Amino acid sequence: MDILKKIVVDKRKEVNFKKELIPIQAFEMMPFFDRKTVSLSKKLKKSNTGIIAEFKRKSPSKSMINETANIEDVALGYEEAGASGMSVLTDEKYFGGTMDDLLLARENCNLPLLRKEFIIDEYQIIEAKAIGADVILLIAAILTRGEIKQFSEFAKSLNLDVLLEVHNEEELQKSIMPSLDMLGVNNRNLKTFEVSLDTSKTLSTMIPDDFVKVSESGISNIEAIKELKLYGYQGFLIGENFMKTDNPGASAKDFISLL
Ligand SMILES: O=P(O)(O)OC[C@@H](O)[C@@H](O)c1c[nH]c2ccccc12
Repeated sequence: MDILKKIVVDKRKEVNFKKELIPIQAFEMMPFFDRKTVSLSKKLKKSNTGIIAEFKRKSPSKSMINETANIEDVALGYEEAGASGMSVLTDEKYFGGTMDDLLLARENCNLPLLRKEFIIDEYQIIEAKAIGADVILLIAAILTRGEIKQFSEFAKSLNLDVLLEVHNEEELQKSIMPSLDMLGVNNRNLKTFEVSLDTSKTLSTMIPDDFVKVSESGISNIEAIKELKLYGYQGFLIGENFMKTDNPGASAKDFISLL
């Protein structure tokens, strides 16, 4: 079984377990549930840098990336650096993230926050809203067209932005619909972990212009960004390149100042 399938099997168990424990009504009472969200897609359209900086402790492809980074410092640092948004992994088993990470990021910065999660149930979307997220990620490789429609429309009803992630043409064709705000091309194949920026370049022409284009993963230098901009990308999701350093906020600042 490939890693993506394994993650989804575990995620289903996790969500079913949580549903028994915490009813949806509990989230609607949390302080951030009624918070006015900030639109990442609007921010990206206006920005000429477009960096979405990610907080990621570990990943199945790299195991440990940063064991000591503190989410509060990094959230402050990314905001200081001039990032357009921040992505926070909330999957614990494979990425070492927690829902608390997102809550703490929310308490420490005003950036639009993306909940980086394997969403397979509306329950996780309500949870995202309750912990202070502004954007959810939907991954085409693990969802049917019907689910993408249901989840994205549900997210829009909560005023959340939707970033839909694809890795190939088939996923892209199946996913295009008006309830998405941003189309993200993952340069990393989540099944084999191979990374190639060519994935973004090839798929760019097939993405209709009404979506903000985001290139994700494997970006480690400003030349890559300059090139991807020529293909119409306005958002760049960067994790490891910042997180592998002792001070992710400072690395993001150096990086963005060169753009
Ligand atoms: O650390 P990188 O190579 O800069 O990648 C960041 C981000 O794109 C990556 O973490 C990611 C993209 N799509 C995902 C889906 C699930 C988990 C993680 C991801």
